[in-house]
Amino acid sequence: MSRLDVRHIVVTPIAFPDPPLLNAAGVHEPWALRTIVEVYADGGLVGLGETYGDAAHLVLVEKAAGALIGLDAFNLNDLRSRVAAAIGVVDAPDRHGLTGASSAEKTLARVVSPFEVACLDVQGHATERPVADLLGGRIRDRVPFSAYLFYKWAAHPGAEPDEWGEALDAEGIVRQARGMIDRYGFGSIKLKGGVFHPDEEIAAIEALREAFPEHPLRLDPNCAWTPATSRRVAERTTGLLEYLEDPTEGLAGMAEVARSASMPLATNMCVIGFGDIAESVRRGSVGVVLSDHHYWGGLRASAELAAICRTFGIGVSMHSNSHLGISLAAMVHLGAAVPNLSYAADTHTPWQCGADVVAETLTFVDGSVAVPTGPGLGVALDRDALARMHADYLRCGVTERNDTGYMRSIDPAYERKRPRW
Ligand SMILES: O=C([O-])C(=O)C[C@H](O)[C@@H](O)C(=O)[O-]
Ligand SMILES: [Mg+2]
Repeated sequence: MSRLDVRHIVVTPIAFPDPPLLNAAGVHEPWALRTIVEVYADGGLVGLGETYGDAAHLVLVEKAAGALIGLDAFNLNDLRSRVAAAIGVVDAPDRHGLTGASSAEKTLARVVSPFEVACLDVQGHATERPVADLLGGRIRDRVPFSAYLFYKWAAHPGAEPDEWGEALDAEGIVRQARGMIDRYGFGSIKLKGGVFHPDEEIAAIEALREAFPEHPLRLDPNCAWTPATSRRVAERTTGLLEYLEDPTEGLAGMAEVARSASMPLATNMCVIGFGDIAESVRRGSVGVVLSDHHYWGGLRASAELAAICRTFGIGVSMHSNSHLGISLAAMVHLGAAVPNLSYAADTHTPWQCGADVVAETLTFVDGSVAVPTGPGLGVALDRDALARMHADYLRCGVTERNDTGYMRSIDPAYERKRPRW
């Protein structure tokens, strides 16, 4: 096949309603932001990508898009070089810090990612093969996901309650888990912690264990605890958790906790780029890495990460932030092609409450998504939805994710602390 040049790229920021989910940084704002990338190539082929919608990131994505006209959609190395040259050495941190520290390397990876996914989608359409085949071929036909539970308010202040209702204690969390498992069939459960005193979150884990004796459980306080608190929680949850995610900050702190914890420690906050892996292995900081193609530089980079993890006997799981159907499809193709995806992946899909930019969102059956067999990612844009969500972006007034600022607008005494306990 001759070259397949990129002719035109459309970058569209969008917003969709987000429930008041609580975390260690504050609370989700009423709108979550994303950016949708459409890459048009020779022969009328189009590929889709999805990434963050924060203003500083959007500027870089737009800059990168301008540099990719004329790129051969099969040359993903050239894609990375062009993006690097277009944005320069720049560090565009996110405000919430829930995916760890920022750096120029991570910023570049974040900007490359949606274009890499879109080019793989183009390649898939050109070759009439699913993206999973371009990543080495599927080794599973279904990709398992976990129920991702959040403490939450019933509603944003002044708004109507959302469909998930309130969850501010163990009883509410078990109710939420039941609703999510009834609807999606998830076979494992993650609780987003770092919101209440660790004793309350341990009580929620104990209640989940009682209600769901067979479901593997995870707890993720996003570094809200000191190493000493983390060790105590690890001891009290012995036999309850398949992994404890980011209890404390940094490779040294995690290593200190890992030495006494009976369960593996997992992370999407301290091993967040290839430069972190050697020190993590040397210190024994983590037993599981949550990959995330949105900030590891795309699907191929995430597959490389998984191969490195395999070398060192580190497990692989998958992280998610609020996302829509293009990202879900990308995660499913990656999950299909990564031999050592040892744990069910995270997803925020249930929290979208049905909103999407794709015409048919991939569906969960028994907690898993079937890997699409058609060309590319296997999802198509719903152009009416895209236009509506872009209009929402323009009118919603949110230009970056700021969980702490939003929490402070409701509770002026709220302080963001890491560690808090
Ligand atoms: O696993 C994680 O750390 C996350 O998923 C981070 C997210 O940003 C989550 O805390 C959220 O959506 O509030
Ligand atoms: Mg996490």
